Formats: sequence, C-alpha cells, structure tokens
Amino acid sequence: MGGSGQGANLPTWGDNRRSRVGLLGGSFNPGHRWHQAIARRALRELRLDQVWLMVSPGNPLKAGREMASFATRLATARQLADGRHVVATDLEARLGTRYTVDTLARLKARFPHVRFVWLMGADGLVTLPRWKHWRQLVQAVPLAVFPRPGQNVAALGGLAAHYLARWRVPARQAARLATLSPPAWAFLPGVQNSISATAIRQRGGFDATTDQPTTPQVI
Ligand SMILES: Nc1ncnc2c1ncn2[C@@H]1O[C@H](COP(=O)(O)OP(=O)(O)OP(=O)(O)O)[C@@H](O)[C@H]1O
Ligand SMILES: O=C(O)c1ccc[n+]([C@@H]2O[C@H](COP(=O)([O-])O)[C@@H](O)[C@H]2O)c1
Repeated sequence: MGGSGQGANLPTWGDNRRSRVGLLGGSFNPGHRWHQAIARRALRELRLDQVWLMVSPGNPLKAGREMASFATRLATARQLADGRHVVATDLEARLGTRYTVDTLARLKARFPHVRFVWLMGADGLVTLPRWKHWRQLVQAVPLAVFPRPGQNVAALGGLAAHYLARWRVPARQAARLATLSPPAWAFLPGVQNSISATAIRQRGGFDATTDQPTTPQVI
C-alpha cells in the first residue's frame, strides 16, 4: 500500500495480487472510535488484508445536513488509520464518484484482482433500498453488516434483508465472505456501541460553522 496512515492517495498495490479489502464508506463527520472498531473487527473476522476508510465527498442521502469540509472529515478519518491495515482515503473525491455503485465499478476496474467487501452498520442496511441502483450494487460486492443499537431489528426485518435473504451467510462463515461471488452478505452480531457522529456534533465536539473541532476530533 502506498499510504502511510496519512495516505489519502489511491492505493498502489493490489493490482497483481489477490488481496482482500474492506471498504468502510462514510461521511466521517467526524470520524469516531467505532469506525476504527468496525475496521479492526472486519480485518480480523473477515480475514482482510486492509480496510479503507473511504471518506464520502457527500452522501447523497445527507444533502443539506450539517457537514464539515471534506478536508476536515478526511483528517478525522486519518486519525483512525494506522497506515498498514487501516487506511484513510479520498479516492471517491479523486474518482469523482459519489454513489457507491459507481465507486465500486471504478474500483473493480482499477483493482481487478482485489476482492472487496462493503462494510456498514445496520443503519446502512435499513437505507440501502434508497441507494442508487441498490440491486445492482449487491451484485457487485459482498456486504458485511455490523450491529448498531436501535437499528438491528429494522435492518434484519427490512426490504434489503428480505430481498437478500437467500444469499445470507452465517456469521460463523464470515471469513469466507470476501471469496464469495455476490450477492453475499452476513450480519455479524457482537459488541455494539451507540456512538455516532451526530451525537458528537450535538455534544459540541465539532464546530461546523468554523469547520474546526472544539474538542479532539476523534472521540
Ligand atoms: N456506532 C456504530 N455502530 C455501527 N456502525 C456504525 C456506528 N457508527 C458508524 N457506523 C457505520 O460507519 C459507517 C460510516 O458512518 P458515518 O461516518 O455516517 O458515522 P455516523 O456515526 O453514522 O454518522 P452520523 O451520525 O452523522 O449519521 C456507516 O456504515 C455506519 O453505519
Ligand atoms: O450510493 C448511494 O446512493 C448511497 C446512499 C447513501 C449512502 N451511501 C454511502 O454509504 C456510506 C455511508 O454513508 P454515511 O454518510 O452514512 O456515513 C458512504 O460511503 C456513502 O457514500 C451511498
């Protein structure tokens, strides 16, 4: 990987090896320690080589919401990275993509030998049917869904989970996920944390008007 923990660059390895990469896309407004916890858990349980904290130039479903600058959000993601196994990246900004389905198409073309897994909290599975071309998206990449307080019942009882039911892999087989042809997904029960970027902002951890953190950015 070309990056240090500070690496916002497009990764330079991977083209010619079968590596396994988890993509944790997010607004990171700001990044927080549960993003890091998910990344580490994914590395371990999905047997990934790397997780990329992929900072969104602008979540299409969060338009108009209080949003710090891209640079500030990327900086908070970088604080969570170690530069080896967890890497923060601005690649969506570089690729000029905003919708996940488009990003995945570009990434798969750019890294044909990398096996990607899309990582998300249970809230992502809830909103998935509102994402651009979501049925196409689930054909493009396996999904790993992490529990989130207050979201799990809606996630597992929702439209996306029903649509994907026949492709669900038991959590005990999560290590296989990166090797499976999509659609494939797993819900990974485990420790949960109610931390959210919204709560951090509401606590005043971040001053979106000045674009500056008022307390340590990563909480
Ligand atoms: N506490 C959490 N538990 C499980 N998943 C989480 C948690 N916090 C964030 N995630 C997941 O991390 C990814 C990126 O999240 P994001 O950057 O939007 O943070 P957030 O805390 O959800 O932000 P916000 O409160 O602004 O919506 C998403 O897939 C989200 O589901
Ligand atoms: O592609 C879409 O339509 C789409 C809709 C909502 C969210 N996403 C992606 O989901 C990821 C999590 O977003 P967020 O803002 O909830 O952290 C991030 O990578 C977004 O680009 C993607």
